[in-house]
Amino acid sequence: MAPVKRRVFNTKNELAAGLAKYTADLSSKFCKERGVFTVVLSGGDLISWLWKLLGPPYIDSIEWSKWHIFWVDERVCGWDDVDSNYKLAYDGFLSKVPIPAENIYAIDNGLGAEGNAELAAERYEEGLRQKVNQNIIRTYKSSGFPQFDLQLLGMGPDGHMASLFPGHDEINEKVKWVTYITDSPKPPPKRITFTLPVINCASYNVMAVCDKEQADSVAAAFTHTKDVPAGRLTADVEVVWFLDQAAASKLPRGGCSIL
Ligand SMILES: O=C(O)[C@H](O)[C@@H](O)[C@H](O)[C@H](O)COP(=O)(O)O
Repeated sequence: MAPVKRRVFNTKNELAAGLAKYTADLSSKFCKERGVFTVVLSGGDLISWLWKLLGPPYIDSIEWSKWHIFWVDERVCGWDDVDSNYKLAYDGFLSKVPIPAENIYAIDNGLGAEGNAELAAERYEEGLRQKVNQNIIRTYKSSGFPQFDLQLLGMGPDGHMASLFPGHDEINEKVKWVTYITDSPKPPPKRITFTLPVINCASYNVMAVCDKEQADSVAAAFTHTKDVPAGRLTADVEVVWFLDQAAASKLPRGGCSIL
């Protein structure tokens, strides 16, 4: 079982600095070892915490051309919709770094705009399989599941991660790589999402959470005291929770490494 670590920061700026260094170090490791770096983004506040990567020293030192970008979950809508996680990431991050457009794997725009969640999930999974066949994405040991290098995740106040919500059955999916939901408690209702086995096969999983609204679920995730999907997060190499003081305020002391 991969170690689950937590890092607690005094401010969001310090958290953003920690996140940038962690990401840049892994970028350098994977670009050197594999010649590519597969990065999975989520929606929510995460994108706003990536801003330190957009300035020195990272903007000029990261090998952006080797990055390949995927989404752990996406709202079923067109790319220009205000709800789109692709649009959020494009406006706040991807449009400001030189990642080749062909290395960015968004939901199918037409199926998204049509609201076809089932087919959009199938199409996204097909796309992942193509990238496995092209050796862009590795597979995890003998399981055949895709193994991403780094996933950058967020958690909602109810403890959901990706679009795996407490009390919803999608979290029990064991075969598909990508599934869908049409009654998400967090709007909008239609989403596609990586399944738990795919999320947990990643080499490195980062869970970035700020603010006191999330504090109860952060504590529950670490103590497994209630149905919190994020409490089931693991990884191949390590999971690191990046927390601000407010989000960490209800954590029991000890039991986990604090870096
Ligand atoms: O599409 C989404 O809604 C996100 O991918 C979602 O899973 C998000 O990561 C969490 O809800 C945390 O969101 P916040 O950071 O905004 O709390």
